[in-house]
This record gives sequence, structure tokens and C-alpha cells, in this order.
Amino acid sequence: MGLSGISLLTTTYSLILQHQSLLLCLRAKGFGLDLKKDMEGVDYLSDERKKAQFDVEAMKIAWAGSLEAFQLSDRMAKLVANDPAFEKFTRPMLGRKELIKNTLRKAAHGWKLIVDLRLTEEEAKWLRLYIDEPAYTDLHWGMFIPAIEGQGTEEQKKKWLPLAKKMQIIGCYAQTELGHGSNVQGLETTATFDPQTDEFIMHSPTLTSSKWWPGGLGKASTHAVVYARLIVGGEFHGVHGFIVQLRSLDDHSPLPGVTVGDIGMKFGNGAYNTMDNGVLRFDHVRIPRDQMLMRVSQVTREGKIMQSDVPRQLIYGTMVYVRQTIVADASKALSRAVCIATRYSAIRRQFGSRNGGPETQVIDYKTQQSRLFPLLASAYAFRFVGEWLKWLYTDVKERLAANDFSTLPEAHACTAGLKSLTTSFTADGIEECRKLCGGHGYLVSSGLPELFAVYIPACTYEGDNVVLLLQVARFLVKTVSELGYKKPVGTTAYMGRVASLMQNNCAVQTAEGWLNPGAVVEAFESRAARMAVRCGQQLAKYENPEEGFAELSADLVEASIAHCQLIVVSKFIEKLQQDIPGKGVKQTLEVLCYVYALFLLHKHQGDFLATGYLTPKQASLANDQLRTLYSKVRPNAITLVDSFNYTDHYLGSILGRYDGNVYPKLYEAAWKDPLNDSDVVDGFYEYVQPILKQKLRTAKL
Ligand SMILES: CC/C=C\C/C=C\C/C=C\C/C=C\C/C=C\C/C=C\CC/C=C/C(=O)SCCNC(=O)CCNC(=O)[C@H](O)C(C)(C)COP(=O)(O)OP(=O)(O)OC[C@H]1O[C@@H](n2cnc3c(N)ncnc32)[C@H](O)[C@@H]1OP(=O)(O)O
Ligand SMILES: Cc1cc2nc3c(=O)[nH]c(=O)nc-3n(C[C@H](O)[C@H](O)[C@H](O)COP(=O)(O)OP(=O)(O)OC[C@H]3O[C@@H](n4cnc5c(N)ncnc54)[C@H](O)[C@@H]3O)c2cc1C
Repeated sequence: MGLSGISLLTTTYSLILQHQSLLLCLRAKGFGLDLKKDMEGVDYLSDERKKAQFDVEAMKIAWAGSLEAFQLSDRMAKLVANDPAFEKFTRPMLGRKELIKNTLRKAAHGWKLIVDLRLTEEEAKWLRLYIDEPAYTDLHWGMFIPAIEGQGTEEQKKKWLPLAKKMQIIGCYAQTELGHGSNVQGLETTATFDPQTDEFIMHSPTLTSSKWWPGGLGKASTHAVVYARLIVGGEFHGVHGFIVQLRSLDDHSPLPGVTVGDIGMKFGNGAYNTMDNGVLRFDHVRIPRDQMLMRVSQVTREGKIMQSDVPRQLIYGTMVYVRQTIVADASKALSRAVCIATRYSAIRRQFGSRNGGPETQVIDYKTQQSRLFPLLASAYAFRFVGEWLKWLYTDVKERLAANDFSTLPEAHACTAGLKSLTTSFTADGIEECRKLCGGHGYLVSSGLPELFAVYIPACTYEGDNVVLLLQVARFLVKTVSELGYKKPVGTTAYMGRVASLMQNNCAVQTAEGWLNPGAVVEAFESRAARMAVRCGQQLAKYENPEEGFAELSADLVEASIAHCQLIVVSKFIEKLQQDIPGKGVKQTLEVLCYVYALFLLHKHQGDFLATGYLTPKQASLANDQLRTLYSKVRPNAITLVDSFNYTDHYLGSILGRYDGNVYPKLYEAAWKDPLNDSDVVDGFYEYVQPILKQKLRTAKL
């Protein structure tokens, strides 16, 4: 018997087992048989796992970044998964008050673990990820503390950071208002210096000046970094951050003049409703002068404004930091959805049965592959670009500490652009994974609805994705306009070769010709350079540059996307130039890298053709190659998602279970729904039975 015959037999056997266990379950409910006899312990995906052409353990390390990173993450994942305090399956069914209380309990338990086990900052970050429940602690550690670290003076840091790091105060980041989020300079909250008392008076002069959205503000925070218009001597001196105490440290009640509360339910059940996004108003609340964050500008006792040599953009520095973490988190959210959809696609069968044999696994349909495998490749691409961005941010941070601000504009453009690119793609990708799972993907127990609901605000918070791409566009336009006298560096270095990128056209002649990193990078560079230069030429036609920028903004956004996609493709290729140990690991990643690049090329072929870099024939060859690549991904698909090393707890999905034991577990879960506690639903006797029993003389319907 050939290999395919053996595999057919084992697959059929798995199917029979699965059907048997389903039958047992069905009977359990209907005929009182033993429900426990489903096939616990059987790995329904074992055949798939045997197909792997690479060393899975080595791929896990490549995904994690290093053996140490893998071990650390694995330890934290297991710590959470094995702790019943972090159960999350009932979350979507809880009312808001219960939900928040439950989140506060988990955050307290998480903090206890951090203290008792003396976890490092890195371990705590992984712990937060695997607890998988947005909480006020995210903003306390993720924004309040970084804002003080980045914008505070040494003295301020000395005073506030120990309190915050021991969690003796809880802080949030209160920037956005009811009337303004994107336009930070348009904020209306005022901080007026009173020279008589050496204080600032914090005030919300209008309804639209109410702080609105800050996470952790509603119920948990005792303090906030509040962004407000600085007014000294009756003059406005820009928006700055101020540390303001909101609640009593004794009984947590709001301080006089402070009105604070939660803004209400948000999208989805469970999901981001574990977070107390808040509203805040000030009625002439006084704070000491030294609570203005003064690294960028200082207000003296006499009411003089002193500027340090730190650029004012550093006031936006916390956003740069968080955008960088959001890029890293995009690969986690996307890989999680892809893991669920890939495992389920291998279990799910529809059509194609021959002679009573098994039906086709839906993962074998080319349409399923062409939707799923680019998402899988993107998860890896985002992982590696996130790793690079972390390096870039660390480098910028070190430079800033040494008062070197030269790389700040590029850090801003990269974090803004990549945050936008990766979150938009991930949000769409999670929804695509739901559709890839058919009807069952719509069940909360698939894990996908909640993941989607939690994830999608990432397209808005930390900067609306379009607004951020327009920031990238400004950076690109500036780079193009300076080409004559300034050598572009970093991620825009390719613009230095603009003449050849505008002239030379693609040389690929065969589908195999696309399996060449040089050809791929040049295609993306040429497209990005041509789109940016074209925008520059169009802009030059306008007398008023701002008017031109506004008029051309949709094209500018497309040019920014092209630039950001180039960064992701290049960083993936650069990653592959490193030593990556393990049998078949590098080769498999190369396949994914080409899938990512050629998928983008196919999706955006309009750009590549319109800029004249590619011919239709070359675009078509790229698509031919893409199909071949999908066949190369197929045998490795399950092990590529196993390499994310996600526990079933973290995945939170019956469809994505490691053992693939989907049907019995779906069936079992249905019976756990509170609606099935009784056979006759509450309300039946009041509202349904009277209809059943009514005796209408005539029915017009
Ligand atoms: C149990 C567990 C316990 C513990 C857990 C432990 C650990 C957990 C640790 C960490 C958790 C980690 C992370 C999680 C944290 C949070 C994530 C979760 C939720 C997110 C919550 C969301 C928060 C928010 O949304 S905060 C609000 C964000 N708001 C925005 O993003 C507003 C967007 N708008 C802007 O950024 C700006 O206003 C603007 C659009 C850029 C316009 O600015 P401006 O009007 O000034 O206009 P210009 O365009 O003229 O710009 C002037 C000039 O400045 C440059 N610029 C602009 N921005 C920046 C920047 N950010 N940096 C540097 N430079 C900047 C711009 O390029 C111009 O330069 P030039 O003059 O040279 O052209
Ligand atoms: C879940 C969640 C958590 C949040 N947490 C916090 C927090 O902790 N702290 C905090 O301060 N804030 C927080 N925010 C607020 C968030 O940062 C803002 O909502 C975000 O910056 C977008 O601003 P906006 O709401 O004003 O959108 P708007 O700017 O009003 O956007 C509306 C539309 O207008 C478009 N638009 C706006 N300006 C332009 C332009 N110049 N050109 C073209 N199009 C434009 C946008 O693309 C969008 O389509 C949070 C928001 C959410 C959803």
C-alpha cells in the first residue's frame, strides 16, 4: 500500500472515531449514555503533524526570537493556563458589573503572582498577554508610567515612578476628549498657571472638553496624566501633560471638583467591556506647579516658560512607544486567529467524497488556501517587523536619553505607519478567519467573535489608522522634496536610488524568476518610490501646499501603504539573511516570505501596473508562482501554527483546539449554555404558551 493509501486509512479511522465520539455525546443527551466516553486524548491532527517538513521545536524558537524568549513565554503561558483563577470561557455571558469585578479580581491575582514570584518586567508583559483580558493595568503600565518616564524630569521620575511601580497609585493616560481625539492641538481642557499660589488650575470649560475614552479612568485610576492647554499670563503655550490626582487614596471617592465615571458598554460581549474607559471633568481643580511634566518645557515659579533643547514632539513620545507595542501585538492577534482557522480547516470536511470515502478537508480547497495562507504568512511577517521595530524603538530611546533627536521623525513615521498597516490587516484578517470557519466561526466558543471585538479598536486607538498614514505621507513628501540636497537614510534610503527606480523595469521572465529576493524588493521599492514621487509632482502643482495635501490625501495614503508594505517585505527578507537554525526552518520561512510578498503584489497589482514597473504578463507570472507556493505551505500548515506555541487556554477556541477534537466539544459546550439549564425556557408560560393556546376565530395572516 502506498503512502496515500495509508494516509487515507488513518484519516478514515480518525473520522470514524470522531463520529463515534459524537454519537456517544448525542446519545448521552438523548438516551442517557456516558458523555465522558468521547475520544479524549486522541490527536485528530496527528496525520497533519506528521506531514511537517521542518523541525517544529526549532520553528518555535525562531518565532519567539530566541531560546530564552521561548522558554520565558512558554513558562508564563503555562502559569496562566494552569491557574483556574484565569478561566475566561464564561466571560461573554457576564453582565457588565460582574465582568468588571471579575477583571479586577484577575488583575489583583496577576499582580500577586508578579510580586510573589518576583517576576521580571518581561515576564509580567507575557503574563498580561496570556491572561488575555484588557484591564486598567494595561494603561497604568503601558501609558501612565511611560508618560512619566518619557516626559518627566529626573526629580519628577524620582517622586512618581516608585509609587506607580509599586502600584500605590493607579494611573491612566487622559488625552482624548469628547470633541477631539486625532487633533491633539485642538484639546480644550485648560491648565492655567496661578502665580499667587504656585498652582495650575485644571478646568473643563465646555462639554466637548470632557475627557472621554481613557482606559482605566472610569473606575480604577487614582491618578491620570492629563493633556491640557497650558495657559500662562493669559497666553496659550501648547498642549502638555499634567499629573493629576482624581480619587482619594483612602476611600477611592472622586476628589472635590472631579467628576469621573465610565462611558458605557462597547462593541461585543465580554471583549473590551472588561475595560473601564472613562469620562472626566474638572471644575477648577488645583494641582501643584511641579505636577506639570517638565522635560520639554518648564514653567518657573515666576510664571516664565523655559524651553529645554528637547523637541516639543517628545510630548507625543508615549504614543510612539505604545504604537510600537501594538505592532508586536498585531502578530499575536493575527496568529491566534490563523491558528484557529487553520486547525479547523484541516478538521472540517465538505463535499468530494468518492466511493463512500471521506469528504475533502476544506484546507485542500485552493480558494481556502488563497484566503488562509496569506494570513499565515502575514502573521510571520508582522512578527519579524515587530521585532525590528522594537529594536528601532530601543535605539531611539537610547539616543533620546543622550539628547540625540535625529532619528525621532523616522521612528514616528515607522511606528505610525506600521501600526496602521498591521492593525488594519489584522482586524480584517480575524474577520476573514471567522468566515473561513463557516457557520461555527460565528459561535462565541470558536473564540473568534470576542477576539475580533477586542481587536478592532486597535484601528482607532493610538491614532486613527488613516490619520497615521497621513503622518507617514508628510514624512515621505518631505523626503522626496529634499532629495536634491539630502541623502535619505533608514527606511527611506531606497529613495536615494530614485532615478534608477523610476527608470528600470522588472526583469522577471518566468514564474520561478519571482523566487528572488532582489527582484521582489526592487518591485516594492519601485512601486513605493514611483507613487511617492508622483504625489510630490502632483503636490507641486498647488500654490498652497496644505490645500494640495488635503486634495491629494487619498493618493497620499496609498503611497504610504506602499512604503509601509515595502518595510515589512524588506524586514522579512533581512530576517532570512540571518542564521536560522533547525531542519527546514529557514526554507519554510522563505516560502512564507514569498507568499507574503507575492500575495501583496497580486492584491495591489493595480499599483504595480499603473506605475509602469510591471507588465500584465509579469503580474500574472507572480500569481502563478503564488499558487505553487500555496502547495508548498499546505503540508506545513498545521505545524506552522503549532509553532506559535499557544495553549488551548490562550486560544480560547473549540475550533482551534490542539487535538482537533472539535465536534464533541462543540456539542458539550452547547449544553453548558445557561439557556439549556431547563428544557422549558423562562418566559415560556408567560409569552409563548398563551399564543399556542389562543383560539382566534379568524387569522388574517
Ligand atoms: C496583571 C498584569 C499586570 C501588569 C501588566 C504588566 C505589564 C503590562 C505592560 C505593558 C502594556 C503594554 C501596552 C499596552 C498599552 C496600551 C495598549 C492598549 C490600549 C490602547 C489604549 C489607547 C490609548 C490611546 O488611544 S491614547 C490617545 C492616542 N491619540 C492619538 O494617537 C492621537 C493621534 N494624533 C496625533 O498623534 C497628532 O495629533 C497628530 C495627528 C500627529 C497631529 O499632530 P500635530 O497637530 O502636532 O500636527 P503635525 O502633523 O503638524 O505634527 C507636528 C510635527 O510633529 C511630528 N509628530 C507628530 N507626532 C509625532 C510623534 N508621535 N512623535 C514624533 N513626532 C511627531 C510631525 O511629524 C510633525 O513634524 P514636522 O514638523 O517635522 O513635520
Ligand atoms: C477602545 C479605545 C480605547 C481608547 N483608549 C484611550 C486612552 O486610554 N486614552 C486616550 O486618551 N484616548 C483613548 N482612546 C481614544 C482614541 O485615541 C481616539 O479615539 C483616536 O485617537 C481617534 O480619534 P477620534 O476618536 O477623535 O477620531 P476622529 O478623528 O474623530 O475620526 C473620525 C473619522 O475622521 C477621519 N479623520 C480625522 N481627521 C482626519 C484628517 N486630518 N484627515 C482625514 N481624515 C480624518 C478619521 O479617519 C475617521 O474616519 C481610546 C479609543 C478607543 C476606541
